[in-house]
Amino acid sequence: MPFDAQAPYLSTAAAPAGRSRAVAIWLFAVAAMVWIMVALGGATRLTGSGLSIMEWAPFRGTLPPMSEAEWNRLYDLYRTIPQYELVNRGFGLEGFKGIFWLEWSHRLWGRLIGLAYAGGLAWFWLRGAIPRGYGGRLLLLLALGGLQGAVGWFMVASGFEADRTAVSPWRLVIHLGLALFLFAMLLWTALTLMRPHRDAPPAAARLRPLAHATAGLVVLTMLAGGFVAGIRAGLDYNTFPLMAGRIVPEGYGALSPFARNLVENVATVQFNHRLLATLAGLSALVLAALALARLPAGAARGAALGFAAVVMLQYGLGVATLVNVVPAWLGTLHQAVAVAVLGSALVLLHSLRAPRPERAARQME
Ligand code: HEM
Repeated sequence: MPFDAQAPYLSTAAAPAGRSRAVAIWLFAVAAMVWIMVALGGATRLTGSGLSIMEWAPFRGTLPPMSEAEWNRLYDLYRTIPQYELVNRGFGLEGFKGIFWLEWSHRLWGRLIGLAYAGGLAWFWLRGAIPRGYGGRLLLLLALGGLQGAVGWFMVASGFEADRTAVSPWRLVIHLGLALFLFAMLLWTALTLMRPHRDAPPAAARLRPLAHATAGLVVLTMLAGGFVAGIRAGLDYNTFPLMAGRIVPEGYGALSPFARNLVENVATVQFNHRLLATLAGLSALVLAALALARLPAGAARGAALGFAAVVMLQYGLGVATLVNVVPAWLGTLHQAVAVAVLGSALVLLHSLRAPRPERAARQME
């Protein structure tokens, strides 16, 4: 039977009950697996491996090909899609194996995340260890995880269409966005189970609006980055800070209607990502300075400084990725550290949560 996770926390000094802690640790572990999954996804895309498996076989596809005949069958399937004709024509079975393994590992890791999550959920549920009020959210996460597998296939399938050598940028952004949302929900839930009491210092109130705005900017920067990756806008304008000698590149907004530029025009897509990243970076620096000046030493101040440091690291990685014309390892690192930026933003927002007046009143009784 679910127990009441709130009860032990009515005192601000209370530590999470053992069972809440165990659930939190499980959720942290699954969030870490999602993080690795995003990095693997980046490596898969950047090595041109993502379209190598033309089937969606959730159970049968768990094992890699075990015979030469099975390798040849999958290779023959791959040879029917435009990417083979236009990019990899004649690269042979060995070449095919070279792009097969990353896509297979990405899918296998997805299955392992599903197992770790569904298995953990069943285990805690059967033992009555799911904290009260969390059952619905944990089931929703299970459904969204399953949906992410289907969205992944929906994305990959767009790459098989006539004349296409890559997947639809929209579908790539939806797949990336859902991965980030899953990561965020897992992390936030785990943090709340681990630190249920809201103990931000009173001065945190003045930082909260800027922290929310900066987190919003970071999320927009990430989605804009998804479009940079989706239309390979990082292969052009490989200078920083200028783009072809100008701050705002020629050709910005050249398509009509304007909305098309936001997802199709290389100059616009890349400039927007730079602009949003710069605003997010400046905002994170102001936040860190305010935290140093106004917050006492403690979790909230540490979180603000940590967040600013990770944003700066990500900014530098973005510039390095761009000026080196997107080498796979740097692009993968930039994609992986984006998840750390989101994670540190959530840790910061969590540490700044406003105390709930009614709960504070209950605590006084
Ligand atoms: C707060 C700072 C930043 C964040 C959070 C961020 C986030 C992201 C994300 C999430 C992606 C998409 C990865 C994917 O879907 O594969 C991306 C791609 C990219 N970003 Fe950033 N970025 C930041 C700063 C920058 C800066 C300053 C630059 C360069 C001036 C930059 C250049 C790029 C490039 C070239 C790509 C495409 C790489 C590829 O094709 O894999 N980023 N960024």
